[in-house]
Amino acid sequence: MTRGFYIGRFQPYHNGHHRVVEQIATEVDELVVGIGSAGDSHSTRNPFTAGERIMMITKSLVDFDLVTYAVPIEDLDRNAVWVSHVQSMSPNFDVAYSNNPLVIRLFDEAGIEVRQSPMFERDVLEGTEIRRRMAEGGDWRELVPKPVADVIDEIDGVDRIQKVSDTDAGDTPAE
Ligand SMILES: Nc1ncnc2c1ncn2[C@@H]1O[C@H](COP(=O)(O)OP(=O)(O)OP(=O)(O)O)[C@@H](O)[C@H]1O
Ligand SMILES: NC(=O)c1ccc[n+]([C@@H]2O[C@H](COP(=O)(O)O)[C@@H](O)[C@H]2O)c1
Repeated sequence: MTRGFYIGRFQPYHNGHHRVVEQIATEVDELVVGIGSAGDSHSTRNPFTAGERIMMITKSLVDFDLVTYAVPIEDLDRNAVWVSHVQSMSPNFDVAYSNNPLVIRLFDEAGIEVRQSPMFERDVLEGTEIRRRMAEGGDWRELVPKPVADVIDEIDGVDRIQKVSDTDAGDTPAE
């Protein structure tokens, strides 16, 4: 039995993440999806709460023949103990999945195997691009699994992003 751990902010969970999980499902029996920066929400870069991201991910992952657990992981000021923090919040796992250089480094130093995945259609399958389209009233639905679009509708997420990016204007560059 192999259990994997896939970490990301998933703001929102999109078709690029879904392709990665499709690949991971061929390699492991169970998958923990770590919802990073779990305490952040209602900002331009992190509009959705951990609970909202749990809904997006749980409803999308029914597509796969895979036991999955969505686990919120809050950020810490101390990178050196972040892997222990992750392990304290997650079911045990054998292999971690990430393309983030800091995450790869931290798992590597802790002696945990990390696998990277190819980037799928990165010109459009990128959280930053999807949030930009939402903020500007553009087309974004085809870039996320249908259950994610349904959750974003249910929570009036586009309106939130538009309001938050108005508030942020002048403070931080649109991301
Ligand atoms: N299109 C994609 N194909 C494959 N992997 C992806 C893709 N987009 C993101 N990932 C990977 O998924 C993990 C989680 O990504 P993350 O939640 O930061 O999404 P993102 O699209 O990079 O978002 P943002 O633009 O908000 O930073 C990272 O390891 C990232 O490299
Ligand atoms: N010290 C820390 O809290 C720490 C260290 C490394 C990664 N992380 C988090 O892990 C997640 C990595 O996800 P991304 O690959 O989507 O950036 C982010 O939420 C990031 O904040 C946190």
